[in-house]
Amino acid sequence: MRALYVEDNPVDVDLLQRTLARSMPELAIDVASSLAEGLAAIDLGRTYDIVLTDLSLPDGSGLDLLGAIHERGLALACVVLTGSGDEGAAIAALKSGADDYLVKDGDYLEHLPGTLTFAMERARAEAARRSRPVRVLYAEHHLFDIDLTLRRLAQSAPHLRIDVVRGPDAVLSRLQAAARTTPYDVLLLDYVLPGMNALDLTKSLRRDHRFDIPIVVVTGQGSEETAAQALRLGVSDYLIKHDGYLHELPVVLDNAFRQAELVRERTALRALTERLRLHSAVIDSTHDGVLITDLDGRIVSVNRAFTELTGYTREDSIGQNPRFLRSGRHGRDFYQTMWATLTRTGCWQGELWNRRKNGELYPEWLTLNAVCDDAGEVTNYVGVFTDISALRQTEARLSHLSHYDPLTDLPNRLLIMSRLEHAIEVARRQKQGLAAICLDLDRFKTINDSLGHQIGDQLLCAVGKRLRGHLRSEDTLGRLGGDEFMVLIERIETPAAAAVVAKGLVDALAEPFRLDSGQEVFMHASVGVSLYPDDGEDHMALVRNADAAMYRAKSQGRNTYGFYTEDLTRFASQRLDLETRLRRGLSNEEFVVFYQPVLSVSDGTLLGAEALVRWQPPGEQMISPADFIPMAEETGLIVQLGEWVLREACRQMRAWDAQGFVLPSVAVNLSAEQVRRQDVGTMLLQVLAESGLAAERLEIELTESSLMQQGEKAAMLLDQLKQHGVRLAIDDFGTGYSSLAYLKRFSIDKLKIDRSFIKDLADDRNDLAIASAIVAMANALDIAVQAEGVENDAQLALLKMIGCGSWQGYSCSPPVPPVDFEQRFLLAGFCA
Ligand SMILES: Nc1nc2c(ncn2[C@@H]2O[C@H](COP(=O)(O)O[C@H]3[C@@H](O)[C@H](n4cnc5c(=O)[nH]c(N)nc54)O[C@@H]3COP(=O)(O)O)[C@@H](O)[C@H]2O)c(=O)[nH]1
Repeated sequence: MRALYVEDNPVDVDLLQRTLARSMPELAIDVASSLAEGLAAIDLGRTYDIVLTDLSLPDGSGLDLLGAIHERGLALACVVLTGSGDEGAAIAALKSGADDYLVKDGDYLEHLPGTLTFAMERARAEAARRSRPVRVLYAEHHLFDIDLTLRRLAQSAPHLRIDVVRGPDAVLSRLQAAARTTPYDVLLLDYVLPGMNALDLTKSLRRDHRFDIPIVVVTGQGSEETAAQALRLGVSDYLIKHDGYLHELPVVLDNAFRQAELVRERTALRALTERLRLHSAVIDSTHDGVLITDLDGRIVSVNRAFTELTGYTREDSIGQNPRFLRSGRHGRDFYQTMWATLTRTGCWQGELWNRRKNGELYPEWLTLNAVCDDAGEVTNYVGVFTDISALRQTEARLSHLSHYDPLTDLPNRLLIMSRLEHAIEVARRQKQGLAAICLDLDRFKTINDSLGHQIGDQLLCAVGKRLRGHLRSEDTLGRLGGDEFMVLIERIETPAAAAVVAKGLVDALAEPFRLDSGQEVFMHASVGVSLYPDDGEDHMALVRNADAAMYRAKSQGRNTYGFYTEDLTRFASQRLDLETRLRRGLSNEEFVVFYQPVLSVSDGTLLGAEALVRWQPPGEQMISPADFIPMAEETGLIVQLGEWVLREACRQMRAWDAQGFVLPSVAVNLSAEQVRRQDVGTMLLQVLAESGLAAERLEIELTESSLMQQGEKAAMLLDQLKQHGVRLAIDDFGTGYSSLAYLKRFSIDKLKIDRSFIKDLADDRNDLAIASAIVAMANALDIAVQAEGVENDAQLALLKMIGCGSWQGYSCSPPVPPVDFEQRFLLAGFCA
């Protein structure tokens, strides 16, 4: 489409071009800055759809341009722009054939696209109308006049289709019949008709029969008074049959017809404007946000609610694509599906998140509809949305209320059961354990009855808070009701770990609760633990059994915890007791290191010693490491303990060095947990540096399983130690995975054949075969071999026979305190 804009003010030109580039990009605009340029552009032959002209031009008026356009019979729309206060001139322009006008003030540019579209439609309609014939009903009694008129009109106005009747009755019946099919456009009446003159007939048609058809009256002799009377009665025009009146008749008929059309159009326009005003008032008064886009998705209109809900003004929004509201919460697919549905079905409905101007995200319920014109072509899209954030908040509040205990704000029974069910599902898939723990306050009823329910409620909240503080964030704590709480611990590896949590909960309540009144109240609890999968495989069974365990704990004296099985309860309490004592033992320095000699198989010379820890609680029997090392590993205390043993062994070696004793090396055990939990390499090298013991005199013993469990971490550690000269031995060789691959991968110095193969070496051919194979393999790989647990000479003789290098065992000595070791093996230069 192409427009010609005639305007001498460059600022107005710029503003208009920008506005139309945004809102009607399909419209190309030529600019002329004077009347002369405008006329030249029209005469140049370029086809325009619309002309916009300022009324006041430097070399004339916009009206002159309109005149020229009409003279040339050009079928194009004309819109006149005037300065404010010039509305009178604008109306004159309309009378001269302009299709519309705009007064240049305020937000006139906003109305420009609508005005242009309307003017072009009007011009098109006008052109279409001109192309159809005008239907005239002609009433004349005299045949001569009829003949003359018809002949003349056929020549000068062929577009007039004329039907002739002879009298008033025929006029009425024809008009009535045509009203049902194709109504006449103009009624032409001769003044003198049989039985009634044209004025009386007009009066009757208008008043009695409500015909609003334009009426033209021709008369032989008329006076001004008759003409005035005719016009008062509703005659559209009045023509005296002077010479040549038949030349004027076509114009008069055309004018009467067009006048009537104009009146009809104006009336329709007024009705339409009123309807639009009503629609716009309705849209503006609704609480739903409304936006209208063109087919390219550009916003062309928004209502007041839109600006209130989004925070964007009309100016911010018009011309934008609605994507400027996007929240970022939906992916491309979401919007693609939305548009695909809208274009396919003409509508889309759904919930989506948008962002307000202040950055806040909000959910809305959006309905999108395609709007079609009379021909069924989509012209626009309309979006109507409701802000549903309040609804969502209410839903969230309701959901919270149905899943959380209103007093303590902890998960309620419903939520705990659902989490327990889900946790069991996860544990089943991942082959893990979990613990369900029931906690019931002891004698809470007494407290409630004596101090009142309000204090009881306060205490329940305080208990909930305190318990929560003793749990990890990933553990679930909930209130089942009354004074009963429930805890859910996932990924529990051992019953002992569950016992730690259960005891922690009991201990958490050891401190009294201080009431607002300052009074202190002691609250204790009985706790029951059930474990998945041993005590139940579904949530009902687990809760039932945890409850049973809790009641048994209550019956056994309250303020304690119990497992569903009594064995487990006993076991767990022993373990917990051991852990407490172990911690105390470490801080009280209750540990000592014993040494067991390592000897050469071939000549019995002393090659070194293995350092083995012992626990000597004051006044009690010495405790074997087999009884406390696993607990130290479980609790992580092994890190502290292992470091202490190493430090002590290195210190002892240096002390013996200082005394002039020669003990070539010392072996120290390293647990897999140490490798897992700490940077053992750095610690080892630091201890060596502090003690001054040469790295080559330290042998580190790692079991096969430690090596396999810690994988790459162990490999890195061994490489690091190897680089510094520390020697490495594989302990308990033959009992674990025994992969030849790791013998090759790690630079192992020694294999220690496990005691279980040595024990029956003399009687069991298989053990002998295994021991021989280990020795042969180690020899081939240039790795030393040491036998553990040698208790008699027969074993020693066989070890010699198969070529084993060194040994340790009761046959020589059990591990002994350093003083004994010194006296028996160092002082006199021992040789077995
Ligand atoms: N991570 C650490 N582990 C340690 C440490 N100290 C000991 N341990 C490990 O504890 C397990 C039991 O040790 P222990 O009770 O000291 O038993 C050792 C010897 O007493 C025993 N032994 C030695 N000779 C004989 C024998 O002829 N017969 C027999 N029945 N037992 C004998 O063998 C144990 C030596 O074990 P090993 O380490 O495999 O060489 C044990 O697994 C220790 O490793 C420590 O400080 N850290």
